[in-house]
Amino acid sequence: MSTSMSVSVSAAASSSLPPLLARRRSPPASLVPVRSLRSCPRPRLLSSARTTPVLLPAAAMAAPAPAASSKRDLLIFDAEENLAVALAKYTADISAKFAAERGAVTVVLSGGSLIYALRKLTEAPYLETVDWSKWHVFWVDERVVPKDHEDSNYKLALDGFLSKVPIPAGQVYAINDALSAEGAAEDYETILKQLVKNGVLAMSKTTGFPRFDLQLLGMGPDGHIASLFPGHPLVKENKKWVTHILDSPKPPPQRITFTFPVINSSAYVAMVVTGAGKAGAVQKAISDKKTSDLLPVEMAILDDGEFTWFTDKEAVSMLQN
Ligand SMILES: O=C(O)[C@H](O)[C@@H](O)[C@H](O)[C@H](O)COP(=O)(O)O
Repeated sequence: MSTSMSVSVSAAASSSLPPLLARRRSPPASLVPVRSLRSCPRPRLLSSARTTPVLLPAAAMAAPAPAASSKRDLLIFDAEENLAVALAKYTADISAKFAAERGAVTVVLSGGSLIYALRKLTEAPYLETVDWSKWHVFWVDERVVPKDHEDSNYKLALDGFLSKVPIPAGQVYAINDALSAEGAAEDYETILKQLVKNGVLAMSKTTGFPRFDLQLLGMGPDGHIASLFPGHPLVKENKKWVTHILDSPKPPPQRITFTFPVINSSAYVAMVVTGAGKAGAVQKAISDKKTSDLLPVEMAILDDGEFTWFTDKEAVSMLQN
């Protein structure tokens, strides 16, 4: 059992590309995790070098239920541009790992600002170097609207990302927009089960839920992730893989969403959060003082995976130290 969190503060894009995939075995000198969460309940700045990523042992992620072997990292970027560069490399590295290991890469997208943050993947070198033919793309949540509607997360991703990279169309899993919210959720879960059967989608050996290779997620200012909102009963759903909501506090009201067991069975989750409007939720999520009113983002605790915050200075402006 181990849960650790490291913090990397990065000023320049060139120094903001921690080789996350290699870190477990051979951490680079500038990114050596200092100590585990349990042995160091308070964050402490070890170095203030401006252009070299530095690590702080973090109080963050005093997880309510520590996972079997999960890791958490907090990356803080001076500028959103640097975040986008690092996010592209992180995604490309994970893509290469699973393309080699499994022959398929299952990638989950949210809506919102995440899609803009992925823009560097559509440029050199990644446009050429990523094996896009291995990608299978899913949505952690989708609004129940026609696919060409301005509110559609599919349309957002298509316009800003998917239309610019050569992923086979049959490997992009949009919802069936002819169905009701309930029907679309059931249909999406059926598709996932079929992909498990044919080996595209992995299953977690421990949770009994599908194990996506990478979930690229955003968080709302209220701490919601996917369409799992604070105080909503759906946050407790622990049987379904995909469920529906008819009363989303964020419009539009009808959506489908992955459930927490699916999110938490992932191998890698990137939580991409920028801007001062989210500083309160980030502060609560990363605080070691846990209260019973957990935000949805605080319930994202991977069973056996790596959870990485990609943030900017504004988003962490309420953190102490
Ligand atoms: O369909 C949705 O509403 C999104 O998937 C949603 O969960 C989003 O990811 C967050 O609200 C963050 O959005 P922003 O990054 O735009 O704030």
